[in-house]
Amino acid sequence: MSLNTIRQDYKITKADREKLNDHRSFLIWFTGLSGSGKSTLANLVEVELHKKGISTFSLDGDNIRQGINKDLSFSPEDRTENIRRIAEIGHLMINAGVITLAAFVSPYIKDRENIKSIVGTDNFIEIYVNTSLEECEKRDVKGLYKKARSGEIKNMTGISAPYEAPKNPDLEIITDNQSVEDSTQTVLNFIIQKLKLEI
Ligand SMILES: Nc1ncnc2c1ncn2[C@@H]1O[C@H](COP(=O)(O)OS(=O)(=O)O)[C@@H](OP(=O)(O)O)[C@H]1O
Ligand SMILES: Nc1ncnc2c1ncn2[C@@H]1O[C@H](COP(=O)(O)OP(=O)(O)O)[C@@H](O)[C@H]1O
Repeated sequence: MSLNTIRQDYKITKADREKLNDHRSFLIWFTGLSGSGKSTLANLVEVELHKKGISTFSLDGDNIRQGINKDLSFSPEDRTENIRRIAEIGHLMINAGVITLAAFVSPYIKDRENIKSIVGTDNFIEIYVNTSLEECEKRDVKGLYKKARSGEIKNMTGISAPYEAPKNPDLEIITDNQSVEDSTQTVLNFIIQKLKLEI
């Protein structure tokens, strides 16, 4: 679509906001199957960062799909649009100087690549929450796998829709046999080091 719009520059930039906050802003993206642990880890990591005075914000699949993306289904096309819009929101958040934690199944490699082109590779960390389908199904936090197996839910990732695992994530967490506390600490340590946070 061709729009007659001209980008306006703002006087206050991302760099100005990072300076004010005294830390870099970043989009930290958790991908993995439903029930793998994305929301749990994003939440607990955010709590720890917040305690240390870091400016943070969380974006989570279920919540975003009840609001701005409530018009989208779980078809491949709608998942692509879901992730594109969230990447745009993430871009705004990081321009606002905030460390943003996003937890979405985001099952397609091309969609996750597109996030990088929207927010900039240097502003993006991909964390693969690698939990086996067997374990996610055992957890069945929301009863979705049971419904998918009985055919009540179509397009369920891992059952009747694909999940394309990251080939080269910045961090991979295998949670099948790891405690929530240990996984949280691993993610936290990684972020502190990567963002050079002095906390
Ligand atoms: N068919 C199907 N497949 C996967 N997930 C489903 C589906 N239907 C509903 N749900 C619930 O929606 C949450 C996933 O939404 P996302 O926006 O993260 O999905 S996606 O990135 O667009 O693939 C997901 O949340 P999490 O369990 O936190 O991952 C589920 O609660
Ligand atoms: N090491 C771990 N990391 C994260 N979650 C874990 C871990 N071990 C067990 N769990 C449990 O797995 C479930 C993951 O659910 P949730 O965070 O909602 O997943 P998702 O957001 O990926 O759908 C939670 O009940 C959590 O307590």
